Amino acid sequence: MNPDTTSRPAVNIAGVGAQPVAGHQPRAAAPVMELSGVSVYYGAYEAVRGTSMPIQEKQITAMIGPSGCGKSTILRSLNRMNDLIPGARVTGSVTYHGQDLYAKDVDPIEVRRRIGMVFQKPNPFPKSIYDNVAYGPRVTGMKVANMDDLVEKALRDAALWDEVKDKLKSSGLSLSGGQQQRLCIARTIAVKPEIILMDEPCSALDPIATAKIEDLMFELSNDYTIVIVTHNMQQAARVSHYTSFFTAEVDEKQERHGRLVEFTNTSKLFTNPTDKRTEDYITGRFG
Ligand SMILES: Nc1ncnc2c1ncn2[C@@H]1O[C@H](COP(=O)(O)OP(=O)(O)OP(=O)(O)O)[C@@H](O)[C@H]1O
Repeated sequence: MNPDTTSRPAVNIAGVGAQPVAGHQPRAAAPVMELSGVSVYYGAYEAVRGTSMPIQEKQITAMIGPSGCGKSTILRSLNRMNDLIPGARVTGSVTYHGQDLYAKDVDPIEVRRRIGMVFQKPNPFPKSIYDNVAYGPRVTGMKVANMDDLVEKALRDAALWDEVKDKLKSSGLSLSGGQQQRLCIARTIAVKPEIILMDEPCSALDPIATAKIEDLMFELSNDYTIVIVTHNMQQAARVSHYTSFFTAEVDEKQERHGRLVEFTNTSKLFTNPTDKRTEDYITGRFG
């Protein structure tokens, strides 16, 4: 176990509390993905404009900001999930290990295997716990020497094994919400992704289940790069190494466009933000 997991950082949103401490200290890392001038359109509507930021390897990057500022839209652009939305279009550049993720010869299915996603509402398949985890390796035709071992490892890595090892044939839907979300994380891990995207993974969970997922995220960041969208600033401050703050600007036609305001390490963003809009948001004066 990483010793850091036992000492979760204190959360002190700037202006609240005494000690200006937030976020995990970033480890030395290199960007595994880069967004440069990324805009995402739904039809003619430009939902988010001009987003540039790195995603650092084996670090947790949080995206925060008011509702509708485009956090989920940008998250989906990182593994081409927007391709599945009719009319959605991405401009600018998203690279993964220096390669254009949207190049013609890139297979979006392979992109989503390497860059997995966990959704807001736990969504296990109506199958057994075992089959939920084995599903991805089976359908992607992964060469698996021993499926039982792979299932056990994924469930262990998702901190669920001890709770389900005696009922692997039970339905995934019979688990609690928090267990279902960890099952979804196990399902994602099973296909051996490099990056895990999480879209408000705790918003349907109670505080105890949330704390378990937060601890798990930090543990997983030893092996995986994680990007999380969260409405919860305290959560971003607790779990992440880097944070990006988005806002929605209203143009002359009264249309709202999401914009990245500030990206920096979490400690700095929550204690010494550069932009006044970030400060107003994290101190509760806006949003
Ligand atoms: N499938 C879609 N079709 C059309 N417009 C969409 C679609 N998804 C999102 N939008 C619009 O894009 C903008 C950004 O939405 P998005 O869901 O990315 O924001 P968000 O910051 O994640 O919001 P929230 O915090 O409320 O989930 C919003 O104006 C939204 O209405």
